[in-house]
Amino acid sequence: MSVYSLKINGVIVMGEFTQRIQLSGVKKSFGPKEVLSAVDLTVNTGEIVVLIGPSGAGKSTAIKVMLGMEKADAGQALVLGQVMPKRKLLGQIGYMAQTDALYENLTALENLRFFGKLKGLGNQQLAKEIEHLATVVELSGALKQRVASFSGGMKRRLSLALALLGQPDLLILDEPTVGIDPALRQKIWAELAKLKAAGTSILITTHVMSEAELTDRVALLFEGKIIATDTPDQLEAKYQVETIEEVFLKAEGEDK
Ligand SMILES: Nc1ncnc2c1ncn2[C@@H]1O[C@H](COP(=O)(O)OP(=O)(O)OP(=O)(O)O)[C@@H](O)[C@H]1O
Repeated sequence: MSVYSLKINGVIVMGEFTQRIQLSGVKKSFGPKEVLSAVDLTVNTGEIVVLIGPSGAGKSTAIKVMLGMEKADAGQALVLGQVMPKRKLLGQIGYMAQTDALYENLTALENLRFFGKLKGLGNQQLAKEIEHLATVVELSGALKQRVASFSGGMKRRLSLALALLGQPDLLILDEPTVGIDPALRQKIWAELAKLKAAGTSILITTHVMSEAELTDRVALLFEGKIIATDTPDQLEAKYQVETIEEVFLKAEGEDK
């Protein structure tokens, strides 16, 4: 659980974050191209929010801005109540980028141990988590293989296990299920639901629209703006369709 402490008029006030991510009016351009024109987005404690939008809509850019990997031109991006990057918060955040950042010359186990140590896990907890997470992502039999010999899907699975290490308060997952077959995808979603039940907040991007149905809220990002954010059911009702895939297609049609 994340707790904040603020000094107001000399008095220390402590509380619990309800908003683990809070973007307000975030703008970002690359050269003349405005990628994010005014993004407002919140992710609350114990909530799974999916960010969907066409390719190039700015989903990864929004994530990079919140993590402090890109600087916003305007607006505010708070993660766990702070402007990132904040080194001491990194242990509370699990991030899976769209491109795998793995040590190819190390084995999967060595990668897990290395990142686990960076997150400050002790040997015993680390061993326990590695065993559990390797089962979740179905890599138990491949832990001693060098990552260079892994398929693309295996690398994605390892990246996901790395993000889940240390039971973070907040998970930010950029297309975690690309290249992962449907049966394993289901297992991963079951794990995410368990983490959510334990209070983890999850922001996820995906191109698999059926996955969006499994979340608490869907945020639709089109042309650099969140044009709607609601529960899957409410969005389907609003757009008078049966699935999030149809919501997406209708929203895309209206946007053009
Ligand atoms: N560092 C950068 N320099 C210049 N342009 C960039 C940079 N990063 C992203 N862009 C541009 O910003 C736009 C949004 O990219 P972004 O990766 O955020 O989209 P996305 O919604 O995540 O797309 P996808 O679904 O394909 O991953 C694209 O037009 C991309 O080319």
